[in-house]
Amino acid sequence: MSGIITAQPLTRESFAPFGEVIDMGGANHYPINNGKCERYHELATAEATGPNARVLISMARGTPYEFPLALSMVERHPFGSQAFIPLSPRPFVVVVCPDGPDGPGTPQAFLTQPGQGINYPRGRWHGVLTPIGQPQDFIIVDRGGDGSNVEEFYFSHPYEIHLPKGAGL
Ligand SMILES: NC(=O)N[C@@H](O)C(=O)O
Ligand code: NI
Repeated sequence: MSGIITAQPLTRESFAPFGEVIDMGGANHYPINNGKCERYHELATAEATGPNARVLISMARGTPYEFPLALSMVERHPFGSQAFIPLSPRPFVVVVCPDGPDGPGTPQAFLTQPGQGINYPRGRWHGVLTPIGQPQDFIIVDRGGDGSNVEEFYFSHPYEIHLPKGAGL
């Protein structure tokens, strides 16, 4: 199976079957530090399982991709979640797959709003980090520990990921 997939706007609701959106909009927030700071609480949950598991905070400098993008591989992390939080207010493309009978199902692509991040729960099939048009830096929150924490799946025929019309990126 392959085909053309157009990225849809990322919203908490549309992404809910696949993971969490890290975004102040619509979040539970409350003042801290005597009102000098507003905390946007529990936007996502980091999971780290398996031997010597721990939650890691890393950074990544992502190289941009040209679109339409040929999606030939998705990956997942059986021992932990993985969050990508952009450090610049530019959209990026998020690709996820539901679980299928023999591996990932049909991919779904999302275009983030500027500044939105995402958190893939443990075992969620996802594409590589996909900035658009220029390099983009991210914070990564994911799992460290013993054992191999990545599984890759190669599609027999690549999907073609398109940006929505008028994405203007
Ligand atoms: N794109 C993506 O998920 N990459 C990470 O799994 C990683 O740190 O390799
Ligand atoms: Ni990953």
